[in-house]
Amino acid sequence: MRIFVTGGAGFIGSNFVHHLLNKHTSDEIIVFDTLTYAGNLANLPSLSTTARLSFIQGDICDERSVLQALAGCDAIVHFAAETHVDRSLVETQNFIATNVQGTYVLLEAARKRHLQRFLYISTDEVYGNACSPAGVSRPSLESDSLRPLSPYAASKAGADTLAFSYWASYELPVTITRCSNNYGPYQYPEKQIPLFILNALEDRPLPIYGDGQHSRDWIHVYDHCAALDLLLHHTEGQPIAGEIFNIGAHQERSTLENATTILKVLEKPGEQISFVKDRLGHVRRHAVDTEKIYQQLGWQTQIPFDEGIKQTIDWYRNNTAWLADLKQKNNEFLQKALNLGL
Ligand SMILES: Cc1cn([C@H]2C[C@H](O)[C@@H](COP(=O)(O)OP(=O)(O)O[C@H]3O[C@H](CO)[C@@H](O)[C@H](O)[C@H]3O)O2)c(=O)[nH]c1=O
Repeated sequence: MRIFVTGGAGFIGSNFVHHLLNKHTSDEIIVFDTLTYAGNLANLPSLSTTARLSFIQGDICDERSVLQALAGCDAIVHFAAETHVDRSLVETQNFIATNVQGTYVLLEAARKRHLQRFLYISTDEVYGNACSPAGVSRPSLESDSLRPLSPYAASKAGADTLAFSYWASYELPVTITRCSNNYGPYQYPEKQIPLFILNALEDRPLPIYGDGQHSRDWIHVYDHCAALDLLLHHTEGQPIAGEIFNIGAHQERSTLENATTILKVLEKPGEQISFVKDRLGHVRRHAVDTEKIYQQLGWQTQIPFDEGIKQTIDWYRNNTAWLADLKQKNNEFLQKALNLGL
């Protein structure tokens, strides 16, 4: 297969590219990425050594370059997005442009190029607080209504439903995934886990929004990639076009629990925890029901959180060159993220 990966220089995208290169020796991969602050070629060390992997710097909102780059491709895996909830509260326009308009451009181009598969990477944020229609707290089901609570989540929900409409209207073989919170190597340190690890390592405070009891379901990015791979290469059994799949790990942890764990593993004092002003529209609980992907594809996670978090801490501790490169490229931006205040 010739696979077009948007946002392949970002966190989940680059991990997915590594996964494909290791697992599928005949797949050819084209990474299409505009290289915003979060996209980084240092996330793709195999670019210089692997002929099956190529890179195009481009914007998914640019119709002409997308259509041109898609020539001869069989499938799209669409990761490219503005992804940070806090940032969506201050620069909403970028989120609408990239996440909604960019997805529209890709859908149209995929339709014109008759692609065989379009994997749209959505998010569990589209559900809002995890609860039943009656308001009882429980993991979200694919059939639940969408109640996004941040501009980021709303932009993803817009693109998610737009993608579905291309299946319903044109039979473009779209499959939508809604995954929970990822952690692992190459994550930009504006997100909770890498931010807490780096702040802990560099003796800065770990900022906890509100009371720190907001909980998320934490999945290792390698487990997420394995699920996406199954969907991308799915050929037998129940068709997956026009289907939505939740992906999650059933490993719910509050912010305070994660901060405490990270400080403990790094043998840093609990005093580094610092309670700060809450996030606007802060979702109390995200969690997804993953029975559908388990029943249909037999997928389940392999990496327990306690193990994954230790490996991740080690990764950030050992990959100082990656961090130095990031700091050098967007020093001011990164310093702001690490000190909170974007
Ligand atoms: C960065 C940061 C976060 N938090 C809290 C806010 C949330 O309750 C939790 C996780 O925050 P974040 O790491 O920003 O991730 P969250 O808002 O859950 O969204 C993530 O997970 C989503 C999937 O659920 C993805 O779609 C998003 O792209 C991704 O950013 O930690 C803090 O208390 N302090 C912080 O400094």
